[in-house]
Amino acid sequence: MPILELDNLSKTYGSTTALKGLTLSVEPGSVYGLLGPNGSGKTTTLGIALGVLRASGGTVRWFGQEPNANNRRRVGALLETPNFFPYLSARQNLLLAADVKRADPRTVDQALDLTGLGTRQHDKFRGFSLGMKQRLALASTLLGNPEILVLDEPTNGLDPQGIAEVRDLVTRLAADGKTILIASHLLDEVEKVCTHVAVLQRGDLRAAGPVHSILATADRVILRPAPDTSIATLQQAVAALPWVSDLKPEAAGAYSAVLATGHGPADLNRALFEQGIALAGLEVRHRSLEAQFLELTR
Ligand SMILES: Nc1ncnc2c1ncn2[C@@H]1O[C@H](COP(=O)(O)OP(=O)(O)OP(=O)(O)O)[C@@H](O)[C@H]1O
Repeated sequence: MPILELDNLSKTYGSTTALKGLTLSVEPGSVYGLLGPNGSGKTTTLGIALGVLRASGGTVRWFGQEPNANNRRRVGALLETPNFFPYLSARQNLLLAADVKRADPRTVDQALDLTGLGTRQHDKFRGFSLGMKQRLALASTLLGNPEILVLDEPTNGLDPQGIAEVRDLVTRLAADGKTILIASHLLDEVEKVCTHVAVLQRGDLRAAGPVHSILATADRVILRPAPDTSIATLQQAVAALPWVSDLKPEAAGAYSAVLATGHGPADLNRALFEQGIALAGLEVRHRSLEAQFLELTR
């Protein structure tokens, strides 16, 4: 059963449409990235899922049920940076947060351990680096030992070291069995930490699925067979090469295909020649992830 199911969610703010019928489901054990540029509706989606915003339409289900106080306790959320007391220690801050949330205070130790703050738990918050402050914010989401964490741009505003610390932590939490839903406008972040992704643009879902299928990293080779080669001959020749996939027509008599790792354009040229196909042109088109992202959200 999915941990979270959003069905046909829509949201308008006055005349602004922030979400247009968003449907997605987050399975247990996944790290689900909500990827989109600023203003695409990520925060709105998380806010509705968490019940801090009202949807204009659609439904939210947590653990197969309508949102209620009981299933809300199984969710840890970080929508905006919590206010910690600068003169209190990490541990004291978490104990206070646990009290406010009515979470079991015994989960404070676990949260400190999981976020790697155990050895610094008695240090005052004000002396913490940006990365440590954000790790403490993540620790507060772990209070009460929730099954899923919902994080809105958790690396925003951090320095490179802090970004690395937080990404590393998210990866460790996932390895530890937490399901995570994370909003980000950074493609490489989603690629590094997520197993699944939904790409949002202006409130529209552009693509969703496993990261490797949505954000394929493969370059394509562009091949131009000599004019006397029929499409059928080319298709037949390519079908005999298990390391060539996704042959498709491009503009002006050219075709493109993806080569498995370890195979280059020279291998393709040789293999086709051996099957009697001469190429008038062959080149590699590098598709940076950024370009693909732009293509998806265009
Ligand atoms: N309270 C509000 N009142 C009016 N419009 C809003 C409000 N909150 C969000 N919007 C608009 O809704 C759209 C989606 O915003 P949202 O914050 O969900 O996007 P986002 O992807 O999270 O972007 P960001 O990363 O900039 O927060 C934007 O056009 C935004 O201007």
